[in-house]
Amino acid sequence: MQIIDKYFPILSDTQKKQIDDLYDLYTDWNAKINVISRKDIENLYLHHVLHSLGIAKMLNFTSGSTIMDVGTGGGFPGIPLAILFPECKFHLVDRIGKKIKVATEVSAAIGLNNVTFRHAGAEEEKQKFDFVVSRAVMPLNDLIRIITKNIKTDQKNALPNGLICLKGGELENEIKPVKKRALVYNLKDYFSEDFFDTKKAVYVQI
Ligand SMILES: C[S@@+](CC[C@H](N)C(=O)[O-])C[C@H]1O[C@@H](n2cnc3c(N)ncnc32)[C@H](O)[C@@H]1O
Repeated sequence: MQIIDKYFPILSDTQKKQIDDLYDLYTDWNAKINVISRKDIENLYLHHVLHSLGIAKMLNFTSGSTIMDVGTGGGFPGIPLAILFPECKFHLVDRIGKKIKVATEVSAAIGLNNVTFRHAGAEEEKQKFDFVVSRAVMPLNDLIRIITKNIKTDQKNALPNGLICLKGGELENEIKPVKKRALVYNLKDYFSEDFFDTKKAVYVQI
């Protein structure tokens, strides 16, 4: 939790408690339904919560923004972002029902009221949003193909509506076939821990 405070020092008491509570909730749920590698639960805040919040360092979503998290699994990056942006609405989608169950239960336990859930493939989702976010789900071009239908045309944020993905490692081959405007941000520019050495956030204007 201290690591979150280091980079997001102005959280309310409610937000701090919500983030604090994640550890016990994910430890419990992860023992029943695997949403995070079991060995990695000790690194929940650094590898999962802070990593998810890397998206917020790229774009501070305007109040009232709507955001879909595609392939959210147990709720990453959607749940940390929903805690950070209580004035925005998040829609978390995953095609595996038991993973969406973990995200739903964790969200209810910390009292989030700005999140909805759907057990489905993102291909089936028809609603429109300002942004789509995603971590570790599918190659960039496949994601763009699936979510272009879900992006609203009216704009309210500092970046034009689009997709923001958290990615690791070598990205050149994934970005090359992308025909749209894409920007790559090194999370290391925001977070000094070694874990972020190779971590990137990719924005694609849709
Ligand atoms: C490696 S997990 C990542 C989960 C989460 N984003 C995270 O970073 O912890 C990939 C997830 O994407 C989901 N997924 C893959 N393709 C999908 C699709 N077309 N629609 C919805 N979910 C999908 C899988 O069910 C799985 O839960």
